[in-house]
Amino acid sequence: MGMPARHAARDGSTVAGGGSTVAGGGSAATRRVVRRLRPLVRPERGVLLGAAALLLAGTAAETVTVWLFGRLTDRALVQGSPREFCAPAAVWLAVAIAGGMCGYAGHLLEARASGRLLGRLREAMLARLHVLSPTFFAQRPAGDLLTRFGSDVDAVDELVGTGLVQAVTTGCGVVCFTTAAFVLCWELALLACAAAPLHWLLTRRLAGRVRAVSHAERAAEGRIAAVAEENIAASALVQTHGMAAHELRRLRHHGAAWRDARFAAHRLAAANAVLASLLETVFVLAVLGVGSWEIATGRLTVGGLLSFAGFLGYLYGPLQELGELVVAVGSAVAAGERIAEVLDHPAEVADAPDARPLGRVRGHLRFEHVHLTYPDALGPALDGVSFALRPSELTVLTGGSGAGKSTVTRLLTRLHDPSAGRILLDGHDLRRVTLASLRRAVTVVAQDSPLVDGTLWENIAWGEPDADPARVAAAARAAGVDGFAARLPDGYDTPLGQSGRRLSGGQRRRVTLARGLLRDSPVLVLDEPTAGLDDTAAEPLLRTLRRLAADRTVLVITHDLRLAARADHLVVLDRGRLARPASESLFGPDGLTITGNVRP
Ligand SMILES: Nc1ncnc2c1ncn2[C@@H]1O[C@H](COP(=O)(O)OP(=O)(O)OP(=O)(O)O)[C@@H](O)[C@H]1O
Repeated sequence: MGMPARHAARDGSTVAGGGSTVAGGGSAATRRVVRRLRPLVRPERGVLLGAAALLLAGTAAETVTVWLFGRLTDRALVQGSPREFCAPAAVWLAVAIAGGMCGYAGHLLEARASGRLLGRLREAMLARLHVLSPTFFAQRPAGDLLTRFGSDVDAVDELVGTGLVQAVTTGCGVVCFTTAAFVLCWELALLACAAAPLHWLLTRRLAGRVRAVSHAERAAEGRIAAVAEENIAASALVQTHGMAAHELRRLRHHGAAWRDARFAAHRLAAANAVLASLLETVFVLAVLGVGSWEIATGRLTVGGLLSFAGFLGYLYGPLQELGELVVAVGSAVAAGERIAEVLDHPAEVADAPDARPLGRVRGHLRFEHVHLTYPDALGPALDGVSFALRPSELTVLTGGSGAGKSTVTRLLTRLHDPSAGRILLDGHDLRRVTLASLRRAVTVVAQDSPLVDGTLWENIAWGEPDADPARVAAAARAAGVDGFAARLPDGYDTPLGQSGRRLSGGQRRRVTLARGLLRDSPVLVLDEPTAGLDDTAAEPLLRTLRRLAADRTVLVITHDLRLAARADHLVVLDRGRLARPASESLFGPDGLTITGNVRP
């Protein structure tokens, strides 16, 4: 939970990002979004075309029914002849049934394509998130990313899944009804069509404004979701620190921005609808006036004029719908840009073209003059660090807060690459091996490893869902999970709740340790494994670590001197550089190798 100023700056960056794209030309943005999303829509092309064809058949049937209405009026109603009623009425009903069935099938196909597209968009986003670095996540509130998954994906789906088909059928409907109107009375049709350019001007004016407003609305929605997400995660903290009023103010602040943007969007849409409807009334009155004159001169029948009025209803309806579609396009383009920002965000690390999988890993690790400066950081997190880790050795990496210890673990699994220098595993530069094989060889049990919403057993087996149950049980025993598992209501089958809320901090840490041990990788890295454990609880864990170190490379990051005393090798960092321990005598037995400011 942050101070308002910090949030303002961070939130501002999101808006600025959105703002800069808003500033780009509207049609250019639409083209960019269409180009980006086209591969995801392509598999649905056939189904969408089928839906459009069926909906068009429905529109054609409607055109025929309007024409039949005119015939019925002239033959049965005006002449008062019930015998003339039955035949056209039966045809009308048959056409209406056929048209209705086409419309029904078309909408079903449309819904099917839309559902699949929605799934594909979400999967593409999640797949992209899986390759993005911690820096990406550090720069964006989780709530904002969640909004991109939810309402942004919905807006794009609404446009592509239903809007595209609607655009085709509406466009064809306009052509159909215009042709029918010209066949019926070309003079009146010409007059009626004068409304089209005015509609077009109205729609064009609307389009640019809607996109800008939608961007602001979606960015505000993201910030609201971020506040909600932070408040849910830190509900106890908000209560105990008396921050409820402050958090409500934050929500109200973002809510006001969202309300303003939403109100502006509604105002635009409503003004457009009213103007379009007024335009329609003026033209209908003009058509009826001229139509009555045409009837008086005998060039048109009453039925013909009624049919014409019917066509106008069908013609102006789609013209209005095109205006509504413009609103949907503006909103979808704004949402599409936010989705594309995730899909196109470059991955900080990726497999090199010539990357090879690691074979059997022995576990010789070597940092050679490694530097790392995080994006936007003022100074390096690691500054020319060199040390070596060997198999069958337990190495302790220690140092003050912010010294660069966790950065070392991120480099080992290539969440980042060094800005300079290199890291070798069994002589292979990590940048030359495949990410998958490296991440199989190196397991990091981070201090804040999250638990998933599942049972205790599922959480331990999370990294190895097909693991032999005997191995899962052994990992649980080795990590000391056994002790508290027996006291849970359903033992290993007890659901832990979201983020493992049912467990204490120390118990959660043991579950993540068991999960790490189960992977049985040749390099094991543990971040503060004994944090929060008293001597009695820490002792079995220390014995386990020593046992594990017998046949693999173990690196333990800790401030805990109990661990340093059991280590074979000590690496000390201070503000990103290797340093001498403050008091070497503290660190245990004879034979302890210390990598301080001496290069290995
Ligand atoms: N994603 C990031 N972006 C920018 N700077 C970062 C990032 N992560 C860490 N840093 C900075 O890099 C430095 C080293 O951080 P690191 O997390 O490696 O320290 P640490 O030794 O693990 O600290 P601690 O013991 O407090 O966990 C710190 O100054 C930190 O502010």
